[in-house]
Amino acid sequence: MKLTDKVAIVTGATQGIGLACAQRLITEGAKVMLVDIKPEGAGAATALGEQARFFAADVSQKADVDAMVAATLAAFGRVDILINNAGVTHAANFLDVSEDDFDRVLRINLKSMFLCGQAVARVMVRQRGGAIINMSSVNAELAIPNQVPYVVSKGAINQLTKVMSLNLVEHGIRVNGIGPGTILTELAKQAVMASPEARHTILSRTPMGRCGEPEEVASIAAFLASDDASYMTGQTLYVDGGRLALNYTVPVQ
Ligand SMILES: NC(=O)c1ccc[n+]([C@@H]2O[C@H](COP(=O)([O-])OP(=O)(O)OC[C@H]3O[C@@H](n4cnc5c(N)ncnc54)[C@H](O)[C@@H]3O)[C@@H](O)[C@H]2O)c1
Ligand SMILES: O=S(=O)(O)c1ccc(CO)cc1
Repeated sequence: MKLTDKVAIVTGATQGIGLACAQRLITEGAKVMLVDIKPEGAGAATALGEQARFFAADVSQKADVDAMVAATLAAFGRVDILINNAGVTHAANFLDVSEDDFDRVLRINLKSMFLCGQAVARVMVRQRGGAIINMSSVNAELAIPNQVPYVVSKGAINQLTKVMSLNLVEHGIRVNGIGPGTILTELAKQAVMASPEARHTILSRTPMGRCGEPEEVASIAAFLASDDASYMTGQTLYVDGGRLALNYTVPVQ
């Protein structure tokens, strides 16, 4: 086990990629505070056993983030790993995006990572080290129509990862990102798997010919959280079935 006695906070942790990350970190020996805006998510932590706790929070709100960190310190005494995973999608043509929706998506997807990163890094500074992982997307690099604030938020997350890494390196804190391709979760179903045509379009641009599984993202998160990534900071690793390597379509089986 690579994360024995480490303590992690995972946001957006009661389903999808976040839940897979929490499960994998526990498998690697960590204690995990699962954080989600859905209070019914507490069951996910209960199912993971004694190594897991749940805290209900809207990570786009500073007061909730400060309470999340306090609850983690009260439960486990430290924070070694933060996985900034919570995020939402949004579909509308650029001409139809409301100001409120633009602000909401940027607040949830981007500002939350600033708020959680700053609050947790202040703890990590006292501990002389830690690892922060920001969940980006292939859509930091690939713009797709009708995903305006989402695409903007993901591009900004990559820059946030870099600038956080520069300011935190002196404290022994590494900051990296993960850019998943299309991963079979509720968000992807909303965003891209809503129709056979959308699925065909995605698979025609995916050399591996399939969508990814949440566990295939979680394994990269566990790597970046561990000392196996001790010389990595400021990077975003794409986990996309070859999506970004491709600039033409492939036949869909
Ligand atoms: N699924 C994909 O294809 C894919 C691809 C690339 C990137 N991502 C990114 O991975 C992350 C997780 O995606 P997913 O597919 O697992 O999504 P999901 O919708 O299945 O899960 C997201 C979780 O975040 C929680 N959440 C939403 N807003 C929150 C808030 N304000 N505070 C706390 N929790 C909140 C939700 O309740 C939910 O449990 C997101 O950042 C997403 O942008 C997903
Ligand atoms: O349409 S896609 O570019 O494949 C795509 C991939 C991932 C997500 C979620 O970040 C949305 C759209």
